Amino acid sequence: MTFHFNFTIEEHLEDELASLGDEDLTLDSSKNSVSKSQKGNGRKCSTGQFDLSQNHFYDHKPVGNATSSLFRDSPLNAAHSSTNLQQHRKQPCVSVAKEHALPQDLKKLLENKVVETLSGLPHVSVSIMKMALLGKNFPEENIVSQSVSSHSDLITGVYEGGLKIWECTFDLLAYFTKANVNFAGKKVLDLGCGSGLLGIIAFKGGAKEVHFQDYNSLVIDEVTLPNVVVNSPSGEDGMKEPAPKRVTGLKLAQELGQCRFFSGEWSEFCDLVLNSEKHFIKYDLILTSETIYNPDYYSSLHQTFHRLLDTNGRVLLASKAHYFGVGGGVHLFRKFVEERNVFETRALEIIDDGLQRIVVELTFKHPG
Ligand SMILES: C[S@@+](CC[C@H](N)C(=O)[O-])C[C@H]1O[C@@H](n2cnc3c(N)ncnc32)[C@H](O)[C@@H]1O
Repeated sequence: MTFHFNFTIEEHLEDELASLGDEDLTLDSSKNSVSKSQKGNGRKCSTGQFDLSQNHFYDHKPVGNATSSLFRDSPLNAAHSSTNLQQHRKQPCVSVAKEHALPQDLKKLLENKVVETLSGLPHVSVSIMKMALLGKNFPEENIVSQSVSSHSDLITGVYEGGLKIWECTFDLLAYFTKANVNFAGKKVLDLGCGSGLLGIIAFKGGAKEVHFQDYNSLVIDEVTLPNVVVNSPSGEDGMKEPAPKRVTGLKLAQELGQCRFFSGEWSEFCDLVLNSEKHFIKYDLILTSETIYNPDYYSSLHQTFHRLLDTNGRVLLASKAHYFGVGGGVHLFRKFVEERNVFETRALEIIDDGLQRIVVELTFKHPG
């Protein structure tokens, strides 16, 4: 099922999108402009100015020559494709963390968006969204044009892949169903959320609170937030109603009161959430898919789990066994974790079609 929200597209952008090779599009090429401008994003990135030696984010030596990587762009629903990596040198930078509020005008959130359904979950079409944003000027964060022009799904330290749904997301979703994972009353973090489908399922499953985090501010604003809205009880249907009946920001904000949205690098994100409340309650569940591709980030990721997970909580992580070209993968990450001696790791599910994928659980070795 596909819904369109007031959407027109410049022809040359259609050509650019065609080069992305994304999923089938239903475009009206007779129209010739993007109807309304989208707001810019507050991503701050200190390329070249950040003192890498002072940040544990970079204290792990890259494996081989994988100083950074580039994932070839592939169809969204290409989440189902295998990983294809190339080497790509780039100066790393750090995305400063910030919290994103639900905008007052929720109609704007779905402007220029097309909603599709995958695994029973409505979500915005990323390829359409990319196309709508291609013509826009973002002084700070132009990850769409960078990702399109470099034909990559990942530019280390700049864009970390949240603009597409990666296949291990579906492995975790399947695991939730198979293992009947109970979200009711839990405080959940969707770490490296991209589309946010994991957190959305937790939200639908009665989680007490769900936090979404992505490296890129634009991903939160243009993908995660709209997806959460269309999956909320009165989200998409409410938006289709004529103005007087349309769901107001207030009503939706109430419905989504237990959701919070953050962008930024993991260490920065930890500092932000831990300082955001006087008595921060840690997460019962941290859900994370395809976030261990880069060994440079292991230290920061491990610390995030350590700092934010409740002592009786668990991390459910889904990953490919190995990320060619970047060097990360399940074996290396588990070795890293075991050396730190804080968490127990356990393989819950091994998916063996083509490149092996694994669902792993992390729990504290010494729970509270
Ligand atoms: C390959 S994408 C996976 C997105 C999504 N979980 C999925 O499976 O579709 C990796 C995600 O991890 C996050 N990420 C990776 N490295 C990060 C870092 N160092 N700090 C913060 N977020 C990071 C990015 O935001 C990105 O969305």
